[in-house]
Amino acid sequence: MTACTSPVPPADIFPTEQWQHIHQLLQPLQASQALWLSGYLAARATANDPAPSAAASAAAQTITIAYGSETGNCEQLARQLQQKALAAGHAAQLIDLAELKVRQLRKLTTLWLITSTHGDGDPPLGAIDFHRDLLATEKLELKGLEFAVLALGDSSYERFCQTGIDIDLALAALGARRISERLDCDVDFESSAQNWLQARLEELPEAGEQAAIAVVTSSPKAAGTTYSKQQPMHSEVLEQLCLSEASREHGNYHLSLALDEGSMPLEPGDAVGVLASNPASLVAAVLDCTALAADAEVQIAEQKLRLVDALSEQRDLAIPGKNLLLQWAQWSDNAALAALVEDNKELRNWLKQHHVLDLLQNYPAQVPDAQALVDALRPLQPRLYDVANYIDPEQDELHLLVKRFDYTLGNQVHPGIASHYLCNLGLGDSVRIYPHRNPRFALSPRTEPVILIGYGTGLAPYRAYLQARAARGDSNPCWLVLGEQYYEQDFLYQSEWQKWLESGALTHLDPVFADDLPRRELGCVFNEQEERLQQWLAEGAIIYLCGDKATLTRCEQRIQALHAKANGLCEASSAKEWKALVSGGRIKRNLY
Ligand SMILES: Cc1cc2nc3c(=O)[nH]c(=O)nc-3n(C[C@H](O)[C@H](O)[C@H](O)COP(=O)(O)O)c2cc1C
Repeated sequence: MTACTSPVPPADIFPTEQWQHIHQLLQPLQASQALWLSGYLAARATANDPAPSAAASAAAQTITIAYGSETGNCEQLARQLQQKALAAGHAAQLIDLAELKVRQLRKLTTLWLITSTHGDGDPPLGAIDFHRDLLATEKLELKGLEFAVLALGDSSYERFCQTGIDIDLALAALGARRISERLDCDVDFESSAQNWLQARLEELPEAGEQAAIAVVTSSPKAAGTTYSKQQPMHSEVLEQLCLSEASREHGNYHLSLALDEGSMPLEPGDAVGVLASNPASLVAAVLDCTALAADAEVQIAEQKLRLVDALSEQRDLAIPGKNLLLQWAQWSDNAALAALVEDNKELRNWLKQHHVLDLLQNYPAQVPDAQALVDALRPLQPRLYDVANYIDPEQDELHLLVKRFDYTLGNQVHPGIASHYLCNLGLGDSVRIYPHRNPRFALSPRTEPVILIGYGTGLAPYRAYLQARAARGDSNPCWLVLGEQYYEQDFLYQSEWQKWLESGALTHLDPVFADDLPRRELGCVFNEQEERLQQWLAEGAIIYLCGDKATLTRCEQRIQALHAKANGLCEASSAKEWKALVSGGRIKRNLY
């Protein structure tokens, strides 16, 4: 992290003696202390300060780089941009949209905002409140704000880059000045996004005497690790266990991966990115259809590699993408394909229902060369998996809970690339991983009761929480409500929960097996045990929800309805109160 470089500030801001005094105090600070202090001072300067002071105006000259990110791409770009701005001598603060309030925009002068879109055209989880509040705001005057938006998305989705579009339009509608047209990037965003970053830096005036201050009001990057998406750790598989009944079609697997002690400083609630490889049979089928040589040399970014390795590790061989379809229409010289790509709606529909092999096998084509194929395919995206164990400094293993996943396109069932890759790994195999911090889902240090609600693989972070609670001797009440399909097949980690019940790390355990008869919804538990729910909520309980989005959202709605009924709240008041609970950190969601 870039620390303060400390030129002497102008005397009208700090008299020499006072500056010497401050300088003396700052000198012995460790990097983490300096970082904390910089965040504290920035927050003070931008807090409700009625008289614009010198400090506030200095803070106002700071460039604010805000990001909304779910799987880390936008966050990574935003961090790079901050580093570049600092290196060029500009004051730049980095902030997660999860931490930015719409009213704070009035205090900013330059905002560079980088956001992705998730769900079905929805904001990334952390940016939901900012996005909603911004779009609902009418009265805020943002005449003093200049902004630029970089939107990341995936053009195979109907609502491509929708969050970036919404935010860009809303900022302009509130009077902010757009310094550059929004850039919408597809999954192969790297080079165009880098150009956008560069353009922002080139627009800035020469950095003056101003100190370069790294202000981070966002989540810290996994400190103490050098591993990243670009430079992943190669971790050895130590154990692979099917936790579900052997007959289960979509079983759940427990994986244990080797770590060097201290190499992945992750907290309970964090995830790892997994760089999966495509199955050899799929790579072989693509090579077969294209009649290209497996060892032809290709280049991806700076890296030169064999076609077979590029197809195996770096290119998405399942989702075709618009680019491939356009190219294939030319290479195949097929009239039906040519007509299809002329109609944007038809093209999008076709992409949603077909696999790469549908295209390659059904429309014979002459691919010009290996590089052209690699350029037309989408990059293979990493997948995030929540860490299922507590990683203390001595821990040399990382655990994952993985459900084997299949999906259907047309009449054909296809294996999920990452989940099948992980479930098929054998002992001693190597897997590429990197840390992904998720402080929004960290186990709160507060002492109020906690209610953990999870479905399927949504249990993974709770296993990490309970290991941490047991190790630390946390004594606040903890209630785990876990859901899966069948009692006989899916009671994941049963003996461990039982052990924590006995030790007191866990106070109550309520398993719900939704597909056993009579069928039960996860939320039924709260109707059946309403007294406890209401009492815990009154005591300030923190609710965690993790796993399948639809299931957990229904469960949350049921709890909200019970809370509203018990407190005599009308719909509007209930919505307001629930929103306050969410922003107060009492409802934490990790949904997918
Ligand atoms: C589950 C899921 C849903 C997505 N939905 C959309 C979408 O509706 N529209 C879109 O343009 N991109 C969508 N994307 C693509 C992401 O915006 C894209 O991968 C982006 O690079 C992610 O950036 P992030 O890692 O900063 O969140 C989706 C991605 C995932 C994994």
